[in-house]
Amino acid sequence: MKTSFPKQDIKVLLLEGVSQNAVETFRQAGYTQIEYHQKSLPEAELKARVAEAHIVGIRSRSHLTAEVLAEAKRLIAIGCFCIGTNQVDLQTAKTLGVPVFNAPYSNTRSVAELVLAEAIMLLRGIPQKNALCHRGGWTKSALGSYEARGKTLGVIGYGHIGTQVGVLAESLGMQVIFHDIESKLSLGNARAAASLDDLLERSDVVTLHVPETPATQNMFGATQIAKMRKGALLINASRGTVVDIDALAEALRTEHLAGAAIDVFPVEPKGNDDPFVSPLVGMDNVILTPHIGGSTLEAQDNIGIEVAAKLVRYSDNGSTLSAVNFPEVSLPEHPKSRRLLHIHRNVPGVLSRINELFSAGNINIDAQFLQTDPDVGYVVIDVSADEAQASALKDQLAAIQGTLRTRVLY
Ligand SMILES: NC(=O)c1ccc[n+]([C@@H]2O[C@H](COP(=O)([O-])OP(=O)(O)OC[C@H]3O[C@@H](n4cnc5c(N)ncnc54)[C@H](O)[C@@H]3O)[C@@H](O)[C@H]2O)c1
Ligand SMILES: O=C(O)CC[C@@H](O)C(=O)O
Repeated sequence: MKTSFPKQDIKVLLLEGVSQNAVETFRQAGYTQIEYHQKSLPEAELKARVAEAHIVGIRSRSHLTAEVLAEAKRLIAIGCFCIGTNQVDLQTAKTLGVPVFNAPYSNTRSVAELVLAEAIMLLRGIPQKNALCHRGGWTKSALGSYEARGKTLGVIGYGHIGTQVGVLAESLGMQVIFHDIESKLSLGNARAAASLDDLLERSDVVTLHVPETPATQNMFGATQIAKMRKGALLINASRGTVVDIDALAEALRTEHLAGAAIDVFPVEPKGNDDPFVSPLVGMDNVILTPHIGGSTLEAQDNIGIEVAAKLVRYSDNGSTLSAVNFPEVSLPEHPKSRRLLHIHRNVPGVLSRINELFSAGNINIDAQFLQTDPDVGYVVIDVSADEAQASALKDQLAAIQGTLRTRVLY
């Protein structure tokens, strides 16, 4: 069915080398204008490219701030081809009428496997032994080397990744305790710690799996590190802003902690050719990885399909199911109707003005869907109308005060 806005005109901007599966998913759905970049873009270029785009796909390095989003006059939707969505100003995107989608589970297992491997490596003192061997040294000794079996793993943030780490760790005979701000169902024999301090005092290995939020910024600093057992190990594959990296470096220098594995950093290089700078560089007892917790081919391939499919579904059908910042509506197909989308500020009177418009025009509504949150309302209206009528209705809807975005679908 033709509309006022042909699919071939929709510009898709994909950054940071998202999986080719994403490109393929868009192509198979009939999208032809796909601009693909291997890296993130410098801010000025990002603004210029985003200004042209209808759909933008990023990973963790591109920051879609309020300033960048202010340029995005044509933007329909954003896809984060990862779990974290902290790099997008979600509230601003919402108030611009732009839903944001992510892949909440596609790399969960990859992160959990890496964390478990790191726990074993750290418990055996492998990072420092490996470094010494590379320098021509030899320390055949059991000193400071331990089995994972019987040790206590403290998981902070017992969500998708934290629970997976716990399940894997139990299979090695570790005892799992966790701390979360929400009440959580324990998997296996894992038990909630009485408090964060309790977890820190009891754990041989502490692993962080919280999202980046105002509450988790620097939540793990000198105070928390001091409460960890002497000789304990810290793993962070969550977000770099969660751990005070200088405090961690100091605890490693003074040997309060025996080692650490860090995948995420407060400041990360923009691309693979940029230098990496950290106070942890050169410490043999630290495993440093370049934010690759979720970077397996399996995970990236699945993420490519999952997020692109969500973007296509929203663009083609209007469904916002699983959007992270937006009222969620799961919509049926609309083979015999034209579908009008209306996103508005959630203020009194908008809905009645929308309905007045249809009754005044004597236009039959085949189906209507509505979902709201305190800021935004999302109304989907299926109508029996021809192309010209649908286009006129879209213009009339756009003129209603409080309107953020309108569209007619295929
Ligand atoms: N290193 C990587 O490549 C990589 C890959 C995927 C995800 N991540 C990061 O890992 C984070 C966690 O992912 P997930 O899928 O497990 O998320 P999730 O939302 O399933 O779990 C996060 C858990 O943290 C808890 N939490 C939030 N604030 C907390 C606080 N202040 N103290 C204690 N617990 C708190 C939540 O209640 C939730 O249970 C993501 O937000 C992302 O930033 C990193
Ligand atoms: O792929 C990325 O850039 C981010 C990976 C990870 O941190 C996530 O949030 O899923």
